[in-house]
Amino acid sequence: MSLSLYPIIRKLGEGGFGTTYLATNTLMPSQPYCVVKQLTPTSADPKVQQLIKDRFKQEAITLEHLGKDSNGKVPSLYAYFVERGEFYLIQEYVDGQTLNERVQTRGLFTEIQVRQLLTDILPTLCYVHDRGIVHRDIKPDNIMLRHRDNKPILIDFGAVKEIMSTTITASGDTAQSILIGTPGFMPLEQMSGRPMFASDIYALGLTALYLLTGKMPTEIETDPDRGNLNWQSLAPNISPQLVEILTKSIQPLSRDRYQNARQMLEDLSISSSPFPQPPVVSPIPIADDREKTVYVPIATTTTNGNSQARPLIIALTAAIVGGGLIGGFLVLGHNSSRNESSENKNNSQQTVANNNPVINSTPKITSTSNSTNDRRTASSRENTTENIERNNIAIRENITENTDRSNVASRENTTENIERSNASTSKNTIDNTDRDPRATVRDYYSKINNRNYTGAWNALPTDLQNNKSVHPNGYDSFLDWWAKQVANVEIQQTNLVSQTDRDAVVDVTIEYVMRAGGVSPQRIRYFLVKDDRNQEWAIQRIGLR
Ligand SMILES: Nc1ncnc2c1ncn2[C@@H]1O[C@H](COP(=O)(O)OP(=O)(O)OP(=O)(O)O)[C@@H](O)[C@H]1O
Repeated sequence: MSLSLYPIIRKLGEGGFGTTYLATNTLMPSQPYCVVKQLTPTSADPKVQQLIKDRFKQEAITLEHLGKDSNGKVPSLYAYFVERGEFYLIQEYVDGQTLNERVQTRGLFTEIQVRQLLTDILPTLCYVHDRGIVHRDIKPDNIMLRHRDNKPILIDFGAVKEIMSTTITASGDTAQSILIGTPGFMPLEQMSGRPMFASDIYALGLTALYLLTGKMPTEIETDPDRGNLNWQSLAPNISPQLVEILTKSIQPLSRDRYQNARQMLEDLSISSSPFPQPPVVSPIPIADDREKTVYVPIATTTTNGNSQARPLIIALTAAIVGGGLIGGFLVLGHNSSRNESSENKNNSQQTVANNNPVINSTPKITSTSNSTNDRRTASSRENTTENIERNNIAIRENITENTDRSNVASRENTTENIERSNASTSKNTIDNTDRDPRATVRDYYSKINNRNYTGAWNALPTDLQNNKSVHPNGYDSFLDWWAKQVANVEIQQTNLVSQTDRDAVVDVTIEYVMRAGGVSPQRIRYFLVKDDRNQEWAIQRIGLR
């Protein structure tokens, strides 16, 4: 394999580790375009070069698999080789524009467009994370919108650049001398050499903010006390649901963010906004403010040959399924196997989400300063981190203590509460026979509280059971959420919103008592249909209110 097989047409970009070119792939019959990524290692030491070669091959294999199985969401890798001390990757050419170019040519994105983009890119990120890979350099320059279908393609994975910075320490260990990422898009843990899935979430959230506001993270004012970005005034027409999702995604501390792409996708998919959208903004002139990937020297991130993020990633894998189940039983108007009344269809459009059953220990922030600059932004973040950590630990300890107490109490009280709740609803004007739709909902939660998980699972409609984004591993996912994460569900209220012969809508207010600590109220709407065979009410669909 040699570079001469890929004649260069023109340069596409230049970064800290090399240059990217548009070229022709002469090995393919139609001689299509391809992208040549030329990478130059930082060390000329022959021993290091050999190490880099080995790791480059490993990474090329990873990129090959990633491209091949991604259904076009990640460019295919055609070839890799080393020539005259330079490392080359030959990749599929994506005919499209980067998000940065798109904003410059067509203006800011609307909420609908941002939601669409996130809905399209998050499954790609799930795919990447499921393979234990952290992208490490998500930003508007590294997501391309393909012309033919407007779908986002994720380019420029950071690991290969990291490999180029391999060095050997005095003690003979291999280490990365360089930190890969882009200022402003890199969260704290990544800056300290520990990239994790949530680091990609952070960068994606900031990418979405750029699309909505035209501001790069370093241009957004930072709260001096907490280190959060005060961005909402820059995008005042965004629905509260999207504000909440984006705010969660860009929390300074990784543990306060979505832990992976699947969690964020679930929140997004159940939060269809009932709010009017702002008008489409016409293109505005925006300076070419591409944020360059920088290569920050780091002191000691010793690795043993493999990407240093991998051990962390493996440790986090267990949280994916459980965490993904946080919204696991909540779903919006997907095709149902049962008939749906038009009234229910209307109701489903009103269904919105505020879906984080675990209590959020982070107090709300108010903006205090009016202006800042990049340096102040960076330093205030660093300064506040310690305080935030201290604060959060204190808050968490409090919550845990309170919750422990509350868990014990609530476990003892649950049956009593349910009975009280049943008794109080029976006093309502609705005839409380066995056919009261509210009884079906209460029965569902009773099963869960009585640890009759199979019974509860069987009460769900088949299409909800089979919905892979809600229950990736079917019943196991359901069990992971209800049996492992939730200690109890307490019904605060049940209201019959509407009822006909065939269908009914019931609103419930419940509280999750989480095993890990925290109590969270949740308001949920149940859509029920009468089962023709036994005249019992059956759950047809569930949504958040
Ligand atoms: N597979 C691809 N198909 C089409 N264009 C691409 C592809 N990969 C990269 N490009 C284009 O080349 C530009 C530069 O590429 P890339 O981001 O890989 O490297 P860079 O900007 O030179 O370096 P850095 O990785 O340091 O940011 C991108 O902004 C994009 O416009």
